[in-house]
Amino acid sequence: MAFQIARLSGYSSAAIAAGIKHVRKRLAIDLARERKDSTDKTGRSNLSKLKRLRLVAGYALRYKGLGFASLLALGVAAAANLAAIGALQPVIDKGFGGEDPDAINRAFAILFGIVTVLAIAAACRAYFVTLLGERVVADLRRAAHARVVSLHPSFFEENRPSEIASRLTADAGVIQQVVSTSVSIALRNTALFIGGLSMMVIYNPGLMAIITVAIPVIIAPIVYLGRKVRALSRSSQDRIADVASMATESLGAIEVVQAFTREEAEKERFGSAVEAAYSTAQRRIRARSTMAGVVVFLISSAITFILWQGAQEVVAGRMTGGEMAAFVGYAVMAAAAAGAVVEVYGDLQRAAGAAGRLGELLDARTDLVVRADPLSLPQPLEGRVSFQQISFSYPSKPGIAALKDFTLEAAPGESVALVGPSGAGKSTVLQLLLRFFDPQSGAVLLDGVNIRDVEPVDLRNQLAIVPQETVIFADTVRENIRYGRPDAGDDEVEAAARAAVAHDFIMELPEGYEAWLGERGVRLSGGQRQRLAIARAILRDAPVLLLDEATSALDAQAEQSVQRALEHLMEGRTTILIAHRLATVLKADRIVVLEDGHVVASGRHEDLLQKSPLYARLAQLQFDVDAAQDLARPTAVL
Ligand SMILES: Nc1ncnc2c1ncn2[C@@H]1O[C@H](COP(=O)(O)OP(=O)(O)OP(=O)(O)O)[C@@H](O)[C@H]1O
Repeated sequence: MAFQIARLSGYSSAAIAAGIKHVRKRLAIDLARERKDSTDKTGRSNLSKLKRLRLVAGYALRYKGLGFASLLALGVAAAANLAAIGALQPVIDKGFGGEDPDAINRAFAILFGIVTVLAIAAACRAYFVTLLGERVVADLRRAAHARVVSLHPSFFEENRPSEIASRLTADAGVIQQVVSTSVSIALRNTALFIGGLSMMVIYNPGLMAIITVAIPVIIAPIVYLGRKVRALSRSSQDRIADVASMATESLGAIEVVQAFTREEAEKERFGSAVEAAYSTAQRRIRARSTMAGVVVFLISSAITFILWQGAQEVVAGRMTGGEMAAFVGYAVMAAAAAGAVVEVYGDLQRAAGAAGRLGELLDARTDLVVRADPLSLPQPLEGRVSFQQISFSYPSKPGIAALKDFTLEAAPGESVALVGPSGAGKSTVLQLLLRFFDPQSGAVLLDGVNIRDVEPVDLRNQLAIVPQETVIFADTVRENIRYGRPDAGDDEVEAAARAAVAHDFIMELPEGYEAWLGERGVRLSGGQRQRLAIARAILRDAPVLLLDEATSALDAQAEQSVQRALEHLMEGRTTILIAHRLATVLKADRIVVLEDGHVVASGRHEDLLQKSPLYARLAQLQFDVDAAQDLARPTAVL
């Protein structure tokens, strides 16, 4: 829609109204997001957040072989680390003293064996753990995407597609990184920490007791500062996400930005978001540097203290020099391991956040209630459409009725054009027929069957839609048309293109039907895109057609081609269309005028010009200039 607005040479009232509607919808979306964010921040404890990682664990448990191999490699590597320190003790005690000259050679031979085992275990650990991480994330991405594509449209209003995409890519990436590295670091270091402490108890329980008393003094400030840094990292990430979404938004609508000459305002908006991200990063860097200093000081002081105490033990004859060296070695290892666990704890939390966001996608439920024993639609379907006393408000606007006591019948093969001012409820009629929403009261029937009782997929298989904006996928022309019916043969695709008056322009493209469309492909004109959409709908060959005519202005020739294509498409189908062109309105069997969600008049063009002042006004405003002049002399049109 935005693109069409920009392409109009002047801003028609319809375009401005559409722009306002767009802004209104965006505001509603932003408010919904804000509400959602604030409920997310209701101070859940960090530990309960970590529980969200269960989701990841559940997926990892599907690969028991890989998980077991990873744990085994982790365990062997940790044991080898601990053994390496112990192996040095005889070197000091026996080798240096000269009592047993071979002790040095033996100890180093053992050490060499240990490091070989360590290297192999480390390689296996890296391989298995990383593979597991990638596998888990691939499964999570697929599961989340599979859930999302079947969700209800209102979900996409509260969750922007760009945000969902970022959950599937960035959040899943965080989980992958964490499962592959942080979890393995956490497990390895927990093992080293426990192993190190146990060895210290074995070597000198008395000295260990003194150290145990000192541990809280060292840990408390580290934990306190760690929390602060993590909070700042989180808000730093949020600010960066703001910058990213702002860039996506303004660059995605660059034509609108330039058409409204808003470049300077956009630069300023983006600039202040970048600066906000920078100042948060500055605070984070300050806290992180302070923390680094405090940690180095505390840990080094603790080691110095142990050395001092150990030296006294050696002098008193309660410990050998080798034992003291091993004791200090284990202490350093345990301290480093504790530090590493604290360090990755933040990553684990980040992953828990990411898992929570992906989990929300996996848990998202569609609001549509599908009957356990759905009815089938008659086959073949005649295409009788009936809206019976519908009252409907969108879930995001509960008090405001988009349709009120709306009744409409379309006989098989009949074409009904909906016209009405912006916001009258025309698009809502199509949304209800597609069963994107269920009305609060009244019923929509297709060949006499209430569509509430039908499986949505069965219902939608009977409908073909030509939306206002043609969606082109990054694929060939042929596949873009085949989107309407994936099992259609090449000849059927071409026949549909011919019927949609698209064959000739397709043949003029560099590679004809194989020409690549989409972002980096051939750019089609508005009229050509519309004809592709029509070809898609022709190929679908459904008995009921929903047509939301494009508002973009086409030149006379393109307009004629599109019109011919539409005529082919509407032949023999029940059509409910939102008309923006006079030619289409004139062709419709019946015109229904909507205002404020209900029908105010219905009939053919010529009757309505006489009996409905609203229609006469709309006809003048919305249809093209020549037609408007003709409308001043109604008989000329007839
Ligand atoms: N997804 C939505 N969520 C909430 N409200 C909506 C939604 N879509 C439309 N509305 C509201 O419902 C009412 C009817 O809108 P609808 O889009 O059906 O009108 P329309 O006649 O198709 O307008 P236009 O010609 O501008 O497309 C309006 O008040 C609109 O703001």
